[in-house]
Amino acid sequence: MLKIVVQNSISKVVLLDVVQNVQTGVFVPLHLNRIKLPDDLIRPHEVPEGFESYYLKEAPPRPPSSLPPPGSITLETNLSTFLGSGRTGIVYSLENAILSDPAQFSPELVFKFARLHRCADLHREAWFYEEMECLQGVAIPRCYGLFEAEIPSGCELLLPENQTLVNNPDSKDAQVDQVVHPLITELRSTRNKLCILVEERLGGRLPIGSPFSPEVREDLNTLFAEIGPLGILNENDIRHANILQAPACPPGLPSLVSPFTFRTHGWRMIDFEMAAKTQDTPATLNHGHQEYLQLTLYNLERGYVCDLGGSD
Ligand SMILES: Nc1ncnc2c1ncn2[C@@H]1O[C@H](COP(=O)(O)OP(=O)(O)OP(=O)(O)O)[C@@H](O)[C@H]1O
Repeated sequence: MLKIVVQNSISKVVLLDVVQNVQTGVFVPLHLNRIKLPDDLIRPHEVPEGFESYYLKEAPPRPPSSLPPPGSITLETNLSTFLGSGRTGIVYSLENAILSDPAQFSPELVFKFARLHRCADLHREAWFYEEMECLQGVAIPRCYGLFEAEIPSGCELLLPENQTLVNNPDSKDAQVDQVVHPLITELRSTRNKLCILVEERLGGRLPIGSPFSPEVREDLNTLFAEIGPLGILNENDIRHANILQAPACPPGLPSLVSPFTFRTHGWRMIDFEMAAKTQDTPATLNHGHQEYLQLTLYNLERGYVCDLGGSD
């Protein structure tokens, strides 16, 4: 029987159809290797002096991983459809994806390519996916890792539907970290690396201009409470583009039960590159997240997309 690939099984991605030799016009397979992120890439925000009693004594520790030792599967694929883009990345579905181990299969996956000046942000986001492993498949998509390669000299990257990774390279970096890890500092000035985050493919966005049923409201209200027990703050990125439907199952994998609320959700949060790890209590975090969520839902019901978060 086929085994479902787990989130740390893929060690290499081979992209067949996006790197072209400029002189010959021949496509060159690009090999991207999985990155092992430093555990301390993100450090918890400091508590303001004199306000200690409002905060937890320390930031909630990362729950132990439930994954087996990392695997060594290669995923070879072409890109398919452009699914969306934002300040940090461009997202594609895959076509003809093949795993090197024929005994395993993956759900439908997407690649989020970091714009060439946004590798640091994609590293931050990947760290949050690892931090929230227990919520993957519950409240956030399953994440299959961060991969990187350098584009070989004499070659250029051709993304489908004329998307480009060079977009406003001088735009301001989000200053989220109080103590910036040296890797983030180095990546902030990097322009020659290709970084991709591999995620489970999710469904569509919330409808615009029609009322939400009490069930959907309840689902979303509790969805945004899931990240509080891990001390994760992400209110700047709560908006229409960052709430997607859970994958339809089948062919997608089933929604898992939350270890915190014991619920399953029909929706998922995405986009964590501007998140922070904090010593805030779950109640404080939930209060802030609810404010952004309720404003988003209020506007959507009235036919408006109110994007408070940052774009270039
Ligand atoms: N796992 C996924 N499955 C399906 N579509 C996705 C997935 N991840 C992202 N998308 C699509 O791509 C769009 C952009 O993704 P994302 O928000 O991660 O990019 P970003 O560059 O971080 O955006 P932002 O400007 O909000 O920071 C999403 O709004 C969504 O439409």
